[in-house]
Amino acid sequence: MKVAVLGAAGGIGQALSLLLKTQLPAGSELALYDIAPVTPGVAKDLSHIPTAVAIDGFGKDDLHKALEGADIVLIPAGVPRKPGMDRADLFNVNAGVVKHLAEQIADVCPTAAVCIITNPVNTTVAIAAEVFKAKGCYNKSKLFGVTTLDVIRAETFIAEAKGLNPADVNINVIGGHSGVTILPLISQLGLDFTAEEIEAMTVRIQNAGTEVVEAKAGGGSATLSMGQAAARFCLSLVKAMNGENVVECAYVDGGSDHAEFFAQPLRLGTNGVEEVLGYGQISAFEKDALEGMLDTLKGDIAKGVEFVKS
Ligand SMILES: NC(=O)C1=CN([C@@H]2O[C@H](COP(=O)(O)OP(=O)(O)OC[C@H]3O[C@@H](n4cnc5c(N)ncnc54)[C@H](O)[C@@H]3O)[C@@H](O)[C@H]2O)C=CC1
Ligand SMILES: O=C([O-])CC(=O)C(=O)O
Repeated sequence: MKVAVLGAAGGIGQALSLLLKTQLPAGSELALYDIAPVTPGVAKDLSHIPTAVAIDGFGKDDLHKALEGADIVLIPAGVPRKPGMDRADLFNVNAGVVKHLAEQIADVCPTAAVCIITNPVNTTVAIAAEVFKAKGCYNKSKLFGVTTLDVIRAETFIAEAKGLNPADVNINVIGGHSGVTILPLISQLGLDFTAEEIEAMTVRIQNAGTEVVEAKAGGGSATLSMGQAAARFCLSLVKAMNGENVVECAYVDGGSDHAEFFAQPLRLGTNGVEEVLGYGQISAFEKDALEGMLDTLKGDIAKGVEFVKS
């Protein structure tokens, strides 16, 4: 299995590449690509870790070499937020970055599974889909917006609040990946939360990205927890593509009645999404939150479609 990381020299890219170098199955190949001149050095550095994962670094002019034969492409390339910015404020730079990278993927490894981390995810996934449609290689079962950070945050915060082991908290987070579009289905856990506590916990999970942006005080957004989240998603996908059944939430074109792209639990398999799973019973509070997010989510998606079509 070959995994390519585009944006590999950045804060997320380096953390993610380290986790993959140490956790991908023996015999895997890891290709690191970034426009930053340090990239071959990042790969050289990681290559000294004694695991049976081959690693190579590719500089700005060698994107095609990085992508050749890739089974999975992870994209954390682009600019992060600073305090006072919204994820949507990243659109001007990151839309073009994702469009360009998707075009190259379509040309070099059109059957790869593509996992987009670059914000605004609600929009950048729609951009990649439109590029793939225009290039005639769109496979909706193999395009993912990575929302795993919302899931691991929900696991962490809920476990902390209830004195549980986070490994025992398994929660679905549905919708999208920004503000009100992030909806953790806390009611399904059957834990002893009051309505006020559920509301406060939901808001905390929705604003957790901003919590990190503010704490980093101009030095970027979540990188280490995102590296862990993306590694979890990638390793689940590798397992699935190797024949195991795995369930993860991600933002996909999954035939949702709510919006063209929607984050929900998915059964992953050899061909990417094998089955879009229902998200089950939700509470009245969650129903209202779901209704309330849809205009924002649909607007974010339309912006991506428009960007490629115009
Ligand atoms: N999906 C999610 O849950 C999360 C998404 N993010 C997003 O991930 C993105 C990356 O964040 P960080 O790693 O913190 O940023 P960073 O600035 O540390 O790293 C970004 C890297 O992308 C590279 N890059 C820029 N344009 C490129 C191109 N055309 N091709 C290849 N590489 C390119 C840069 O050289 C840099 O090394 C941001 O858009 C951020 O908002 C961040 C956290 C969570
Ligand atoms: O908040 C940001 O800009 C980065 C991000 O998506 C997150 O941490 O969830």
